Amino acid sequence: MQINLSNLGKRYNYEWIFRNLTYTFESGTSYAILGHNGSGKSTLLTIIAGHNLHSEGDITYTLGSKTVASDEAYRHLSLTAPYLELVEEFTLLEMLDFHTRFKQLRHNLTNLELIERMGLQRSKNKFVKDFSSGMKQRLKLGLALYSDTQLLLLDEPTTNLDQEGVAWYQEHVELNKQGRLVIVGSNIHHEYAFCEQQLRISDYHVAPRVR
Ligand SMILES: Nc1ncnc2c1ncn2[C@@H]1O[C@H](COP(=O)(O)OP(=O)(O)OP(=O)(O)O)[C@@H](O)[C@H]1O
Repeated sequence: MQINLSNLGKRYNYEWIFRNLTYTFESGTSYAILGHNGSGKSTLLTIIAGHNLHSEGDITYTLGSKTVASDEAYRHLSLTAPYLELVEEFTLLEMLDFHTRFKQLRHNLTNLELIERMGLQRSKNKFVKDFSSGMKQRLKLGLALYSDTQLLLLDEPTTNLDQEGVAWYQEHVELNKQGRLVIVGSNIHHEYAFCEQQLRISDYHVAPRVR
């Protein structure tokens, strides 16, 4: 998937978060969106995911030679982020059964094979609400990385992961990035070290007007 941002801007109430953002994300490339806390990384990722509205400018999605309508883009993307909730009332197996009704898995994986890849086989009948925060994060990442989507959006992907979890993330992102467009929102080097391109959101901040 290719994404073109043209003079994109977002404001909440009277505060502009970024403006005049013109940028192209190309398929088969990994991008890091960098910036300090509160700089607008999550805002941009959620706009690209269609979970949030931009205030000005345009965003276009292209798959092969076809334009994808912005209200259809969700079919082609996976998003993982700390603010997204899992369905806590499901067991892990039920969660995967539910998820794969909407999004198929890559590599023809079965649900049980994905559970093994996530290293969660001992918890397949455990309720998601009883998972540790690191287990929940592994589950969110597993669902995103292994869904058969062209666009992978990873916001703060190693939140709550220990060293082993970070190594798991790095291994599985490497296994699943080929041929996809990957965009990581982060300010932690080990989360985005694999990205070939970097976009600094602060380059698109608006200087406050002097009265
Ligand atoms: N729903 C909202 N209403 C008003 N302001 C918001 C809203 N969501 C975010 N903001 C503001 O937008 C700015 C950018 O927030 P955002 O979460 O995108 O930053 P971030 O770079 O992802 O930060 P962090 O690294 O802390 O996750 C912040 O000033 C934040 O307070």
